[in-house]
Amino acid sequence: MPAYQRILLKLSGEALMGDDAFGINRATIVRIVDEIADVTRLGVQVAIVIGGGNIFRGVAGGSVGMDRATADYMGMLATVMNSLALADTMNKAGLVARVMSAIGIEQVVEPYVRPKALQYLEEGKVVVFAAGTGNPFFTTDTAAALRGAEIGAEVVLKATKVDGVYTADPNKDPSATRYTSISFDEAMVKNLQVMDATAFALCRDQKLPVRVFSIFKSGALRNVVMGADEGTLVHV
Ligand SMILES: Nc1ncnc2c1ncn2[C@@H]1O[C@H](COP(=O)(O)OP(=O)(O)OP(=O)(O)O)[C@@H](O)[C@H]1O
Ligand SMILES: O=c1ccn([C@@H]2O[C@H](COP(=O)(O)O)[C@@H](O)[C@H]2O)c(=O)[nH]1
Repeated sequence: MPAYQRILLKLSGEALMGDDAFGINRATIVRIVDEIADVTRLGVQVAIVIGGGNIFRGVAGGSVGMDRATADYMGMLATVMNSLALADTMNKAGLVARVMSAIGIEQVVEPYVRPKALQYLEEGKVVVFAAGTGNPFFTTDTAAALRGAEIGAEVVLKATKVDGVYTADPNKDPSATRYTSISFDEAMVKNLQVMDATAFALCRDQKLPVRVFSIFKSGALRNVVMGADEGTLVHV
C-alpha cells in the first residue's frame, strides 16, 4: 500500500541534462518518466513541478546586467519547455499528462485553473505545473510548495542531485553529513540551501512535509511513495 494518495513531485531541471552540458538528455527524461509511471500504477495521484536550471543556466550569461524580473520570466519560460518535454515523454509512455501554466501562453499550454487541475488528478492524469508561481523573485521550489498546498498533496517530494539534506552543501564540503530528518525551523535557522527559505516557510506553515531524495537513484521515488526512509524528511 502506498503511503500517499496524492503527491507533488519537484523534479530538478538540472538533472534533466544527464551528462550533457545543458538542455534535455533523452535517456535521462525517459528513465524519470518510467519511475513516474511506476508510482502511478500504484494508484497514486501525481502532480509535478519541474525546474529550469538545465536551460536557464545555459543562457544565464546573456541575462547578466538584465532587469531581474525579465531574467526571471526567461527562467519561467525555461520551465515551460521542460514541462512540455516531460509531458510529451509521459504521453508517449502511455500516461496521460496535462501541462498547466502559471503565465498566460494559451496557444502553447492551458492556464493553471485549480479546479481543473484537481479534476485531472482525480481522473488519474499527471498534471505538470509550468512557469513556476508566475511571479519573478520566486523559484520552482516555492511553486512546488504553493501548488502542493493548493491541491492538498500529502507531501512534496524533491527529487534532486543530492540524496538528502546535509549539514552543508555536500558538493562543496565533503565532510558534510546527511540528516535522516530535520525540522523546517532547524533547516531555516541553519540556512541549509537545498531548498529556498520561502518554500520551507510555506510548507512549514501549511504543515506540508518535504522529502528530499536523489533523482539519480533508480527506484528511490517508488521507495519514498511506499513510505521507506529514503533521503531526508523535512517536517514541522
Ligand atoms: N545543506 C545542503 N544539503 C543538500 N544540498 C545542498 C545543501 N546546501 C546546498 N545544497 C545544494 O542544493 C542543490 C539542490 O537544490 P537546487 O534547488 O539548486 O537544485 P535542483 O533541485 O536541481 O533545482 P533546479 O531545478 O533549479 O535545477 C544540491 O545540488 C546541493 O548542491
Ligand atoms: O516562480 C518562479 C519560478 C521560477 N522563476 C525563475 O525561473 C528560474 C528557474 O527556476 P529554478 O527553480 O531555479 O529551477 C529561476 O531561477 C527564476 O529565475 C521565477 O522567477 N519564479
